[in-house]
This record gives sequence, C-alpha cells and structure tokens, in this order.
Amino acid sequence: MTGGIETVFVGCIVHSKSLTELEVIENGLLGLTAEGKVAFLQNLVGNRGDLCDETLQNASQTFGFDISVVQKLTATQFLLPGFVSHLWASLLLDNVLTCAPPNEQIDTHIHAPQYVFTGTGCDLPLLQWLEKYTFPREQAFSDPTYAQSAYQRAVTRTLRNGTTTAAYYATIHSEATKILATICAETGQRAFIGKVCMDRNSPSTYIESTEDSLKTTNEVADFISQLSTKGRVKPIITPRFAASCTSELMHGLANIAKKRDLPIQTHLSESHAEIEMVEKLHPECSSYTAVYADHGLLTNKTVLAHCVHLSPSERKLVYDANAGVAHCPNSNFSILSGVCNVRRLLQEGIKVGLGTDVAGGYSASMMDAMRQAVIASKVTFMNSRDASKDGRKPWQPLNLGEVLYLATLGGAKVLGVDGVVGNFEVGKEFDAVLVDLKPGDGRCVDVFGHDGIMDSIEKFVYNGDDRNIAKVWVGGRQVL
Ligand SMILES: Nc1nc2[nH]cnc2c(=O)[nH]1
Ligand SMILES: [Zn+2]
Repeated sequence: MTGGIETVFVGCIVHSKSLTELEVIENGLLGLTAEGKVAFLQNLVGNRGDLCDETLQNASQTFGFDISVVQKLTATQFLLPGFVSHLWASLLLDNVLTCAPPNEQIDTHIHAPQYVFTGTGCDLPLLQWLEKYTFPREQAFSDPTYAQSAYQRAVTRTLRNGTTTAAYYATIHSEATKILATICAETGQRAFIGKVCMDRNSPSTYIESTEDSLKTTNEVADFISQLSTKGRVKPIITPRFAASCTSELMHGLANIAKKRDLPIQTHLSESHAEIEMVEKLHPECSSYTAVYADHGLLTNKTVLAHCVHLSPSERKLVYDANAGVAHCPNSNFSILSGVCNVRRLLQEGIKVGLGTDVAGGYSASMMDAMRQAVIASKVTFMNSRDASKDGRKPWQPLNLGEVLYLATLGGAKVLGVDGVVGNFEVGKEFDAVLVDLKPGDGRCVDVFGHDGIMDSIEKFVYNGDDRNIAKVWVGGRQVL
C-alpha cells in the first residue's frame, strides 16, 4: 500500500528554512503526495551514502509508502531550486559525488519579450537603453506569431535554467500577453504574467491610451484567471514605471489591483537619471517611492524591481507597506544603474528576492543572479570598509546560504507564494530542480573526494550551468 505517497526521494536534501538557516539533511527522505505536495521530510540517521535497505524498509513502515515508489538519487545528483529552491546535498560514493537534493529558483523580475536581445545592448544606461533597444524590440510583439515563437523560447530557456517560478513583464499587447500566459500554463512553469502598462513618455508606435491600458489589463486578467493551472499562473498588475504612466493610469491600476486582490510589479529607483525624471514629473510627491504610495500602488503585494538608490525615508515607506524588492544585480551592473545594498535592506526587515531582469541583465539564469548578488554585496562591503574608520561597521557580503535563500524562499516571500513554495516544508508544493554534478560533456563543475556537501553546492552555484540541471518539477509534476 502506498498510503497516498506517490514518490519518495532518497538522498541528501538541502533547503532554506530562513535567511540564516540552510538545512542540510545528509540521508534525507522526502515523500510526495499524489497532488505533488511534500508529505514528509525526514533525516534518516547515518552517514552520507550508508543508507541501507533495512533503514529504508523501516521508514516505509513508519511513513506508509511502498518501496517501489522510492527514487534514489544517483552518485552525482542533487536537487536545486528555480525560484523557490531545494537543494539535495550530495552523497559521496567511491570518492565521487553521489547524490544531491532538489532546489527551486524564483525569478522575481524578468521581461519575457526582452529575451530576444539578451546578451546584447549592454552599452547604454537605462533611459537610453530603453529608447534604443528595448522599446523597438518590444513593439514587435504586436505580431502574435512572433510572440508565440519568442515566448516559447524564453520560457523554455528559464525552465532549462531551473526557474520554477517567474514574475514576467510582457508588453502592452494583450494578445501576446495571453500567449505568454498560455505557454507558461502548457509548459507547467509557475508564473505571474504582467501586461505592461504605459501611456506617456513612450514612442508614438509603442504606447497606449489610459483607457485601453486599463481595459486590456482587466481583459488579460480575466483570460489568465480562467486558464486551468491550479492557480499556478496568475495575473500581476504592471505599471512599467512612474515615468511611463500618468497619474490617472496609476490610480486606475491601483483600483484594479485592489478590486481583484492582485499583486503589482513595477520599477523603482534604478538609476539617477530615472529618479530625476520621475521627481520632475511629480513635484507634488515627496519622493519616487511616495509617487507609488500616493497612487495606491505600494501594497504588501507589490514587487519593486531594483531599489538601488532609496533614501532612508523611502526604505521606511517600503518596509511599512511590507512591499518586496526584486534585486537584479546583473542588470544594475550591465546598464550602469548602481550597486544595491541588499544587506541594508535585509537588516531593515525588507523582503528581498532575486531577479535576472532580462535583458537589462544579460543572463536568464538564476545561478548567475546568485553570483552577481554576491559580487554586488562584496562591492558594497569594500566601499564601506573605509567608512569603518568613522566607527561605522562595513556592510557584510552575502554568503552562500543567504543567496540560496534569496533565490528561493526570499523570492517566494516577495511574490507572496511562500505558503505554497520556497522550501521543502511539509504541505508545500514540490517545486524542485535535480542537480547532477557528474563530470563529462564539457561540464564546468569538477567535484573531488575532499569536497564536502557545502563545497559541492558552492561549486554548483559558482560554476554550474544548465548541463547540471537534470530534472525540474513544478507542483510535483516533472516539467523538464
Ligand atoms: N531594467 C529595466 N528598467 C526599466 N524601467 C522601465 N522599464 C524598464 C525595463 O524594461 N528594464
Ligand atoms: Zn526590469
């Protein structure tokens, strides 16, 4: 009898329980229900790799599963997350990395249409970059055939990189936005889909009226809500940023978000030139952040991309609203926006997740986002070392456990899905990535006999790529 347990993974399991607690279960046992939820997560006593049949038999009695549903991870595998990430730590057999755990990754900020020019156009700062590269490329999504093929490739790429949940910006086009939502539903990726809204300061060929923007936002939300995705694909209200939305549009979108109880995503305080522009447009507001607060867009379901240059009073507004920050370090470096002090945001109690911000960021990989987040935090640390002469403490760099948290549970909190995904807590849906560190095929990770579990995880985060991602699950369903 299976007792409703459809799959049991056996191996080393690693996941974030909080920012400061990365749990590593060496001989882990993780059971899944038929609905794809975590039924149990146990540590079977013993050393890595010495799990014997008798221990497993005993566990099957205790937890009520049939031995036939057990999947033992191989010598070189572990699971890593996309957005909400689970890590299976590794087992060493014959001095080779044997087995590792699942991990999901959550991309809190990505522009799906910009995937088509990822890795190009990193030579200009934000406002010029938008005008020269971004708006013309996004405009092409008025063609549904083009949108279908481009979005299919974007979603396939992010899934391939282990992103199990993504908060997508689409374009102003409702048809193309529906196509993106349909692709996510069909491929099984968990996603928030935003029809981009912009009714000012945009090219004459890539702009919408306030009325149309509000109408199509409702229409797309209706469409997404009727997709049968078990709530895994959801609409998100998406004013591009204050510079491209009139007051009337921002108020209108806030009303829709409130009425439909929807999350909101936008950009905030990314570059100095952008901040100046918004402050000029809204002299009646006390700050850029206050523009959103005054228009009803700063809620506990708001995802604010970047937040690089926030003043203390703006950070307080963000904290008081319990809004979240999508930290996008690659983009902040690539289009010359600045370095976000994530340690300070975290210390002040602000929710933070990671985003790739494709194509401001040149990589669609959350592994890259983790690496760049560490680098950004080290730049912040080095720049603050001098300040310590004045008696102030330098800002400590992020460590491995912290960036894994940001890429998984942290992102889940920002998107308000931490009750559903983010780690392997019992009752949550199983969104996971199986990482395989076996050598060969030109793979970039080499594990040696002296490497422990943490070394293996660290090597994957710093040197791994999609060749190390063997399987991906969302809601217990294998999607890759
Ligand atoms: N990085 C980034 N910032 C923005 N601000 C407004 N639009 C965008 C965009 O597409 N990318
Ligand atoms: Zn962005």
